[in-house]
Amino acid sequence: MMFSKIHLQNFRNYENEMIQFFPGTNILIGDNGQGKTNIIEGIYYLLTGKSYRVHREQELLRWNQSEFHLYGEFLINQHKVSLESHYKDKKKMVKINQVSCQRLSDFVGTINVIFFSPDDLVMIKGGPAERRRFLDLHIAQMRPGHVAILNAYNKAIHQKNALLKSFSERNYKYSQIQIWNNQIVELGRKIILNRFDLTKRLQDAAEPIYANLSSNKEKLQIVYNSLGKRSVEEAINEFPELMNDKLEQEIERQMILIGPHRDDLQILLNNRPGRLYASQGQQRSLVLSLKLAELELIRQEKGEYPLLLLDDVLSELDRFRRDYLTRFIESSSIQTLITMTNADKHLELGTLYIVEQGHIRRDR
Ligand SMILES: Nc1ncnc2c1ncn2[C@@H]1O[C@H](COP(=O)(O)OP(=O)(O)OP(=O)(O)O)[C@@H](O)[C@H]1O
Repeated sequence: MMFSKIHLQNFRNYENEMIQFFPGTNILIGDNGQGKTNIIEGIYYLLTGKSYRVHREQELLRWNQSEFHLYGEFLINQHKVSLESHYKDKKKMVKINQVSCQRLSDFVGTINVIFFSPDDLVMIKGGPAERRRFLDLHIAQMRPGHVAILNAYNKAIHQKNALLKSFSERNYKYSQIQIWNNQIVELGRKIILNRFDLTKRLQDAAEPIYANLSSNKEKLQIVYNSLGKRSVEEAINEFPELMNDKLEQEIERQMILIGPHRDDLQILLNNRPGRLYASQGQQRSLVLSLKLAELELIRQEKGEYPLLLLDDVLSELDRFRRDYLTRFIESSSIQTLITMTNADKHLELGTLYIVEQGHIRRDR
């Protein structure tokens, strides 16, 4: 797969800009606030239907505009594939090869992408929701059906919560709760299975990478913890019973208290939570190992590396980790888009673009 072109119209600070990309490393260089990240965000949005920075498309619109349009071209097995994303009147429209997609999940995973920015440290420092999101985003790229399961699960949680809130007032029957519990267990089990499976595969791929980064002195471990259980069998088998045990408490507190929406992925360094005990540098190594492991898993499953987007990452890494990452990029020939400022210019290889006030020109 090769990402060959993006056309941004009224997206962030781009009025009408077309950029052609090349295999290997593509470096977007420019001063602060010129629009480097906006290009990466546009590409990520085009490929996933989501921005990693904002929840509302409204903020992606160029100021004072009412619609934006993104168009991308890819080469897959020598065939040209186009993707389009059009936002107008608060509605999103998506096309693959000029044919409209009905649901977003038809679209996600068409072309795989891994995005890495300094904000990814939130995976270590942040709460369980950030780590669940990391797992779910990866699963969604591999198995687009995961998005539909998550949506249906969240809807069931929402409905059960609403019922619990009105439970005492209107004296609902337990049978109504049971209907939602059955749905939550059925959908929740699928989510739990997918997340345990990914965690195991990420562990296998990330552990040797981290060992390399720490000169075999430290050990990375990731453990998915579902419903308070570390074993997939226990979580799956005991889910209905655990849910029933919580019912009285749920009615009392008027909220659902158990399910994969409360699970956590523990990221451990030498058996201790990275969040509490790892230094900044070790936390960066943990994230870098997990990101490189994700690339490897996609390659194993899809037979080729995904597109790699690195936003401002190289300047955040020390020399050893930067060299490790750049060696990987160069040796794997993975197509990579990297943003950096002039002051942080680290790479001499690849195609270079200058980004200036919402305009881009190729420099080499
Ligand atoms: N919706 C929008 N419409 C028009 N311009 C916008 C919009 N959102 C952000 N901008 C402008 O885009 C620019 C920021 O672009 P971007 O975040 O891509 O910068 P950058 O080149 O990555 O900078 P840095 O090196 O500081 O990260 C700012 O000048 C900002 O004012």
